[in-house]
Amino acid sequence: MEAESGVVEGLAVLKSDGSVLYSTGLAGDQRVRSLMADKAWMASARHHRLQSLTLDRRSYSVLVTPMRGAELIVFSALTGQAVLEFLGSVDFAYDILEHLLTDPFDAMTVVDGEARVAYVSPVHERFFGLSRGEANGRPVREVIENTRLDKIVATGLPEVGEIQHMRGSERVVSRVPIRRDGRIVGAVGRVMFKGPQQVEALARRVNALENEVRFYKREAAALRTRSYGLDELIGESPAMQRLKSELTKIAPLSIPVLIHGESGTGKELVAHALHRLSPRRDATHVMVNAAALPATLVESELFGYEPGAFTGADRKGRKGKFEQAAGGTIFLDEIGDMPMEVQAKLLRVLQDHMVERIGGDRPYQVDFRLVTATNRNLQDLVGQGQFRLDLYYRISPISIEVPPLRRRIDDIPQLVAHFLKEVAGRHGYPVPEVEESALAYLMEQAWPGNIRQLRHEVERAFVFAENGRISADTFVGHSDSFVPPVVPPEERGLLPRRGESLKSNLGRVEAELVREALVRHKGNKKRVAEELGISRSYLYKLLDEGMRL
Ligand SMILES: Nc1ncnc2c1ncn2[C@@H]1O[C@H](COP(=O)(O)OP(=O)(O)OP(=O)(O)O)[C@@H](O)[C@H]1O
Repeated sequence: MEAESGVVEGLAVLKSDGSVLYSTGLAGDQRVRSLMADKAWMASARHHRLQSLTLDRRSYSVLVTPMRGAELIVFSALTGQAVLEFLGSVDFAYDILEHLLTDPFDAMTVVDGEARVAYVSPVHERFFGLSRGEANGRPVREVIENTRLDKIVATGLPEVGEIQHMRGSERVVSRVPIRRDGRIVGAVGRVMFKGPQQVEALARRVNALENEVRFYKREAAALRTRSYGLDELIGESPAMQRLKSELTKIAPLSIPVLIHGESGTGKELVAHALHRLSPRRDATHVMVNAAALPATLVESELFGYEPGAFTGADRKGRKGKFEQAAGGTIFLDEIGDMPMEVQAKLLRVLQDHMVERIGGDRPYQVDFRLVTATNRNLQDLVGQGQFRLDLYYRISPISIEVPPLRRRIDDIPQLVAHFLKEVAGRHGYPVPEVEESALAYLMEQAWPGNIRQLRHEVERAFVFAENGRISADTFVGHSDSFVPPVVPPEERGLLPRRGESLKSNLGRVEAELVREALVRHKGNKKRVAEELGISRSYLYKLLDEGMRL
């Protein structure tokens, strides 16, 4: 019959000269006695302290423990293959077990099958203010707050990497049931004390990721029912107000609209707003990047194809973009970059709204509203023979100009607040505070990349914000994408304003010039004073007087 693992099968006490003082059980076996008399075997056993021994095809662990003036040798039955291998392969198996039990960063609690404490590692005892062995034999629920080891024993289900609140701090714990011959004999709980900062950092990261997932889920939900109305178009500057009022008037009509504006000004948002404000808002808004359409694919993309129209085609056939936009809006972005052959094909559809699938036998009517956008000057392209005049007329009965950011710098504070809120929300951080100096600095820039560039700069500043504050330095120090301001003087408020007193006009111009110089010299007041030909004390006086810089 197989012995039960761990059961003591023999004991021996050796005197310091190696002679046997007492032996019982397996230790009395003649073969074992001769092993104990063998100096080399005993030296190895002493060295390992814990090692395996096979006798009559049964395995035992041999533990050698020094006593005063003698040695105790304990022989226990060993059935676990993994433990045998471990003892057989590792010279310092004993030291590993010792380490596991005393590791100050990885504490352990063992409970028996009744969820009573069998063992608490020393570091854990200290953590709970227990004296050595004090908890042994007590129900674990009485000893450790929020423990779930009793549940593990009851259910046999492990819980790995859970957060447990203990004595005022959060710890990462793992709890696993221990089985023998399929029966649950207890459970082990382990607590990671290692680098609480690392664990906290990990927890923060997980938290931030969860927030991010939540944000994207909200975004995705919002995208499905996206209002993309005027609310998404941030800005109340006169230029934006004009644009919004135009959109409200144009949106309800089914007439084609051409949106013109520099890159990054928000043309796509404007196109969405047109759709959402129109009676077509519940049908699809289909977006097509006209520049990316190769002439070879354009027909199948735009007009679709019938089943089996060509080799490699989807067996069921496919709807083209115009068909997908039926009842809704089709938005052709970058129309100025559309190849000439594609322009010809597009023109045919726009003439009568008739679409014919590849492989189809008759064209049919599709109801769509056409919105196009470009950052190029189409009239120039027509002049150069790169854009068809007839197509230009078709797409531009109404054209809207989206103003560049430099013509609406008063929108910058609102845009900055909007982007910061968005990026902070995405990462689960509080929204940083923006100092006046930062806004003033941003309002000085030329913004060739328009709102897209502003958005990137704000996201970058969010990363470099110090103590939750964003100052002009945050941008100056961390960005190389700013170009010197080219904003004309009349747009910077350098020109006199009628109806304003001489003093106030002079004050404003003075403030503008100082502000510009401060930005140019990255806040170096000595250079600013030199350049403007004023004393440093006068510069400080201006700054002290609270000039809006
Ligand atoms: N008024 C606005 N309010 C809030 N965000 C805006 C606004 N205008 C533009 N944006 C943002 O700026 C970025 C660029 O906008 P969009 O892609 O619409 O520009 P675009 O004019 O279509 O650029 P391109 O010509 O390069 O395609 C987007 O992230 C958009 O959300």
